[in-house]
Amino acid sequence: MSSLNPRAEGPSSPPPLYAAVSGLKTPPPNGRATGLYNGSNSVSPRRAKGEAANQTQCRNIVIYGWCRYQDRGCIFNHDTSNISPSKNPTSPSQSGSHLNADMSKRKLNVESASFTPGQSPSFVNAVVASPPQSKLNPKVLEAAVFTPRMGVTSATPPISSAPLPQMNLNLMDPMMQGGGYMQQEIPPFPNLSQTFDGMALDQSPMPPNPYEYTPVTPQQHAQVNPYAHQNNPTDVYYGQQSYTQPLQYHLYAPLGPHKQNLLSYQKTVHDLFLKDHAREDLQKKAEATLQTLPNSTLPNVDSYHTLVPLDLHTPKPQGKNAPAPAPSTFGYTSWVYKAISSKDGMPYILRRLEGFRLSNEKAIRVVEHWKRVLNASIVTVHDAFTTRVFGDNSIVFVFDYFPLSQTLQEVHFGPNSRYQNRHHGAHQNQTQNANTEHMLWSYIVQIASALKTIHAAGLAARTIQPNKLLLTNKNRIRINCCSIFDVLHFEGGRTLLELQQDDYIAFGKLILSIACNNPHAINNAQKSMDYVGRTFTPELKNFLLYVFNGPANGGPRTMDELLSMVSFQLIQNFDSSLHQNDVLESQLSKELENGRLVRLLCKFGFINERPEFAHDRTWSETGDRYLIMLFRDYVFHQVDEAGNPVIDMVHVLSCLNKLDAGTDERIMLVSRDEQNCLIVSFRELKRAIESSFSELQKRG
Ligand SMILES: Nc1ncnc2c1ncn2[C@@H]1O[C@H](COP(=O)(O)OP(=O)(O)OP(=O)(O)O)[C@@H](O)[C@H]1O
Repeated sequence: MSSLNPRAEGPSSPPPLYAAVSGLKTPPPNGRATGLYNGSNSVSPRRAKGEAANQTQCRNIVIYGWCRYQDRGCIFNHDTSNISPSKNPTSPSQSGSHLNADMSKRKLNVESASFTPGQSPSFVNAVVASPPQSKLNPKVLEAAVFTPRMGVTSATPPISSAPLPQMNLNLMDPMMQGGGYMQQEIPPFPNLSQTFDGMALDQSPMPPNPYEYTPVTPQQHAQVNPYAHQNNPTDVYYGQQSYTQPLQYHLYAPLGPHKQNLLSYQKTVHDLFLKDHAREDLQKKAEATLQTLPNSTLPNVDSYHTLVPLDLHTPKPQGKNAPAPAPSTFGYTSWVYKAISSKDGMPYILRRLEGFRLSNEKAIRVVEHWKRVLNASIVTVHDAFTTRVFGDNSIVFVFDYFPLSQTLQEVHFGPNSRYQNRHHGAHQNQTQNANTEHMLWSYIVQIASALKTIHAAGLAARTIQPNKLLLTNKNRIRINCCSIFDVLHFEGGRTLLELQQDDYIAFGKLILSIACNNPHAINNAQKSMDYVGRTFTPELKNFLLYVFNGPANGGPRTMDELLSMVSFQLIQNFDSSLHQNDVLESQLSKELENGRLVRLLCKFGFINERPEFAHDRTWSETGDRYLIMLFRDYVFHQVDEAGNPVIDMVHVLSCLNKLDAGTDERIMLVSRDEQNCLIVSFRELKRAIESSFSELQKRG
C-alpha cells in the first residue's frame, strides 16, 4: 500500500507548545491503522555471546527510565547511572516545546517504511516517551518493549499487585505537563474487564500486561485483517469484550444480512447507509405526507386543517349544475382527504360521506368500539362526527393515514396494474405461480389475523373487498373503512353471526378474484375454482372451499378452525416477517449515528478557519486549534504518493466515529510542510474540539 502524506502546504510549524517528533515512519495509509507501529526491526536486541544478563542494560530503563519488573525478577541491569539524562524521557530538562527546534530535520517522505496496523504498542510508547534528539540508536526506539522472563514463575507476585504507572489523563494541558504530548506517560492498555453497559469499571486484579510483546509472523503481517479479533491487546476496537474501553457503541456495527461475495473486511460506502430503494421509498412517503394543495378552498373540518383530496381518480362533480357523481361503496358520494390534526400535528385521513343525515345518535357511538380494535392489518379509526362546513350534511370518519398506499382494486385490477396483462387462465410459468401464491398466502394470513381480532371484539369487518383493502407496502395490506357500515346501517336488522359469516364469503371472493386475476371470478365460481386447483397448491383450494362452503358439519365457520387450516402458512409468514424485521433493523443501524456525525461536522465547520480570529493569538495559536486543523487535513485532505487526493469515505467515517467516541487509538498528524508530527489519541482530539467549541460559544 502506498504511503500517504498530507499536502505539503498549509499549516506548517506548530506553535511551540506542541513538541514535534521528526524522523518517524510515515503515517498509516489512509490513517486507518488501528494498531501501533511494529517496525521492521522489532525483534529484541540480542545479548552478545557470553555477556551475563545482569550486565545487560534493561531495555525498559533505556526506553522508559524505569522497569516495572525491577523488583519482581527482571534479571537485567537496572542501574540508571550510565544512562545520559538525554536518554531519560522523564527528565524535565528534556521536556517542553524547545524540543522541536532540532528534531524535525528528517522529513517524512514516501520512501519511509509504511505503517503496519494491529501490532505491539511499543512504537508509540517509545516515540512519545523518547526525545528524538537523544543519542539513542533509532533501532532502540523501534524495538518492541522488552518483557523480562521471570526467574521463578511460582514466586512471581501477581501482576496486578504491581503499581501501575500513574496515568495522567490531562494529556493536552501543556502547563500541567510541561511539554505537551511528549512528556506523557502512556497509559497502559485499559486493564479492567468492563461490564457490558460500559458503566461499572472493575478494578479487580490481573490487568493485561501493556508491554507484552506479541510476536507477529510475516504471514500474519501479510494477512492483517483489521476486523479480526485475535485476543491481542492492541485490538482495542475489534475485541472490546476483553478490555475496559468504554463500549464503542458509536461505531457502526456490521449487522446482517451481509453480502456474500465480499471479503470479510471489505465494505462499500453504500454498506454504511440505508439502501437506496428504501431511502427513496421513505422520502417519497415523507413528501406525500407533507404535500399541500396550493390555493385550496377546502375548509378546516373540526380540528383538522390543510385538507388535500386523495381520491382524484374518481370523477367528482364540479360546480352546482354538474351531474351527480356515482355513489361510492357506501351508497353516498365519498371524499377522501389527507388532513393535519391541530391537536397533535399528525396527518390523518378524513373520509367524508356527502349528504348523510344521522338519524340515531347511538349509531355514531359504534365508532367508540372500533377505536379499541387494534391490529396491524386494520386501518385504525380514530373518530367520527357530522359536519356542515362543506355546505351540506356530511359525516366524516377519521382514519390513520398511510402515505402512497393504494387499494387492492388499483393494484390488481386498475388500468395501471402490473398484473393487468395476466388474464384469467393465461399461461404463467411456475415461478410466477409460486410468487402469486406466496402473495396470496400473505394476504390470507393478514386478513385472517385482522378478522380474528375483529370477530373477537364482537364486530364484523364488512369491508373485505378489493377497493377497501389498502396496500401500504410490499405485500402489506390493511382493511380500510371499518366501522362505516356499522354507523350507516346501524339499524340494519342483521345479526352479528350473519355479518361475520359474510366476512368469510367476502374473504373467499377477494382471494379467488386475485388468484384468477379477475375481479369477476366469482361469477363463474366453478371455472375459477378449477383454475385455482390447476395452478396453485391444494391447500389454497381447500382454504377457498372452507370459506365458501363452511365446515363439513354444516355449522358456522370459525376463525380458530380457519387458522388451524392455514397454520403452516402462518408459521412461514411469521418467519418471513421476522426476516424482514432483521433487514429493517440492519438498515436502521446504518442510519443510527448519522445525526451525530453531522453535529460533529458542524462543530468542525464552526471551529476551523475563522477569519475574524485569524489575528487573535489566544484563538488561532493555541494548541487545540492547531491540532484540530491538522486533524482536519488528516481526515479530509489525504493525498497519495503522487499528490492525488485520496477520496475515501470509509476513512472519513471511521475517523469521525472514533473521534466522537473519543477512543484511545493514536494517530500521527503531520503538518503540511512535513516538518512536524504529533502523535495524539482520538480522546485528546475530542477534548480539543469540545474545548474549542465551548470557547467559541462563550465568545459568541
Ligand atoms: N387510510 C388511508 N391512507 C392513505 N390513503 C388512503 C387511505 N384511505 C384511502 N386512501 C387513498 O384514497 C384513495 C381512494 O380510496 P377509496 O377507499 O375511496 O377508494 P375508491 O376506489 O375510490 O372507493 P369508493 O368507490 O368506495 O370511493 C385510495 O386509492 C388511497 O390512495
